[in-house]
Amino acid sequence: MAVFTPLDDAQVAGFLSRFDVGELTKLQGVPAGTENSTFFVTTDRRELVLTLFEQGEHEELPFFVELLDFLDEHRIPVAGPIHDRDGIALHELAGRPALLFPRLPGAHPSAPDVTQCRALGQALGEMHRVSRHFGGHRPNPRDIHWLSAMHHKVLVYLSPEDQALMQDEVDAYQAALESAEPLPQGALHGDLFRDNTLFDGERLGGIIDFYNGCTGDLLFDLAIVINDWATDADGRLVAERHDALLEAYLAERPLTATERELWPLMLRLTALRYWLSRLLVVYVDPPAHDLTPHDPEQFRRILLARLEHGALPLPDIEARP
Ligand SMILES: Nc1ncnc2c1ncn2[C@@H]1O[C@H](COP(=O)(O)OP(=O)(O)OP(=O)(O)O)[C@@H](O)[C@H]1O
Ligand SMILES: N[C@@H](CCO)C(=O)O
Repeated sequence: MAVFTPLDDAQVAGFLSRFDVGELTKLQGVPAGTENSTFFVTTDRRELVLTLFEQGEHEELPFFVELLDFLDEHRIPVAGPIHDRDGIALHELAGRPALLFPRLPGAHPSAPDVTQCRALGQALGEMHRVSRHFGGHRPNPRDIHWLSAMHHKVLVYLSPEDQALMQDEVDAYQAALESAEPLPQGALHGDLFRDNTLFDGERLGGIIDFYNGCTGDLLFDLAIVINDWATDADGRLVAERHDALLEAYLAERPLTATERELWPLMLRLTALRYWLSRLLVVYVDPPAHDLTPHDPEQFRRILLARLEHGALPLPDIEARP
């Protein structure tokens, strides 16, 4: 379930009256999602989504609004927050911070085809191209510093082989990143899994759930995407999806020589990032609500597959003029 704070029609109708969006005709709680309360809201004019923020650092919400406004203004396919008649997007409802969004069309692609991968690659490439000029600042909370600080907390729950694997990997990332040229920076989605996109057939309806959004290495975001969108059940890369996504991405934003060099390492680092975050949820910091945690093993398998088989060759693509 993902309605942790129930709302009635009168509360929502009152909330909507500040916005120029029409009158409430239907309110429906959304069962998906794990972190926030989400509602589909229908008015006599349009379809909307209302999100109540249940957890996380609420002081970071203005950053997410600023980032989404910036991406929306640059025509990146995201659900940009709706501002009220006074220009304010972030409000409070039922004692929780609240944002209103347009409802995007489509469904999450569980098995994306190459056309969908191409569409996502192009959107992410465009997003990274423009997001290099985003003025906001929120250091990536899941970068190598977080890995180094947090991996100790789960070692006790792992086999001796897995302890060595995790420790050796963190050491390898640290050594490689310390000696490398700085990587291109910009705003990242930070968690761009398939279930954070909506596809209307082959058309990308949009990207949602920017609450891991931050600023940092663009390559980190791209590696998260490839590990989720182009990996089979054994953790191995699927060449067709990998190539389609990367060809479209690289046409928008070519990688630097340092990014190309660090690409295999970044695929491993982001696999370990999810292995660790999922282990932390299972063993160290279980969610307040009764939810089934994501399986850490899936990302251990991806990490092992990247170590065994390396990365696939990056497509040799010229950027768009
Ligand atoms: N703008 C939108 N348009 C259409 N559907 C949306 C929109 N925003 C959210 N949803 C739907 O609501 C669900 C929950 O939203 P969201 O992913 O933001 O929740 P969450 O609690 O942060 O979950 P999680 O972090 O587990 O993905 C999504 O899976 C999607 O189905
Ligand atoms: N995408 C995350 C969960 C939401 O942060 C995971 O698969 O572990």
